[in-house]
Amino acid sequence: MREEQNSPGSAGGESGLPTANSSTLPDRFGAVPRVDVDIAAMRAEYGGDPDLTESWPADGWEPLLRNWIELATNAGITEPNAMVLATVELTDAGPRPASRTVLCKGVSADGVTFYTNYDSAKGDQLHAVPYASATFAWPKVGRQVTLRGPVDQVSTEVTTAYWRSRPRNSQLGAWASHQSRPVASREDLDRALADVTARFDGVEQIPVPANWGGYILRPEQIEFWQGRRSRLHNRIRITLPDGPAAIGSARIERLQP
Ligand SMILES: Cc1cc2nc3c(=O)[nH]c(=O)nc-3n(C[C@H](O)[C@H](O)[C@H](O)COP(=O)(O)O)c2cc1C
Repeated sequence: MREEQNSPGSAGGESGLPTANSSTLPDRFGAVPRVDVDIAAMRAEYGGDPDLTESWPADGWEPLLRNWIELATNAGITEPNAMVLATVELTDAGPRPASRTVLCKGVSADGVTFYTNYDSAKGDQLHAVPYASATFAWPKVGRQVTLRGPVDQVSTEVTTAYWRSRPRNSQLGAWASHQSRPVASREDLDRALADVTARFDGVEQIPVPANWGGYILRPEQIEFWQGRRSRLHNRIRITLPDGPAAIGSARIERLQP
């Protein structure tokens, strides 16, 4: 048996995450075995639900988004609040998209909130271009929601309240990591964690790092997508000219799939 199969974190199980298949584990030199997988043949057939209609967001996009996050949760999806956040990087060659997954930690009529390192790549990008797009994708329940709009940092009070709810280990990790910067080795990261753990030993309430906090994406436009038979999916787009909470003046349109 390979060492990796017994090492914590690689084989999963206790975490509730899928257990790694031995054929996909790297060998002891780190080479990943080549597996034959017919990617082009992969497809799911959607359908069965009542059709998503223009009336579903009648009370606003927020209750519907909450409802769909709950649906994804009940379907047993891991991290049902995960969303892919796209930002714009201004490079010498011109604007370039950048994306990564973050966890949505708040949904209100004003927008969706996530937390990160303000000095990370996404933090720099949001400083230069304070607009983003966020997509929740739940193929297991045949649904997707995309929100786009301006992004602001949340207040220190909001950040502090969420920080206090985080496990101590996560707080220490945030202190240890200069997110998005290169690091020479895994050992350097482990050493940084050991250093901050020692630094805050005996400190009951670890303070919020100055460069860590929340952002709120205030949607100007939201699209709810529901997979249907024969790829004739339902797409309902909500445009909010008077702000995310002003559903009264929203334009609600059906888009072709
Ligand atoms: C499921 C999942 C959830 C994540 N949640 C967060 C998060 O809430 N905040 C965060 O900063 N990074 C989160 N990450 C890590 C980011 O995807 C990303 O690697 C990190 O934020 C650095 O991104 P950047 O270099 O583009 O700034 C998550 C990754 C995954 C796979």
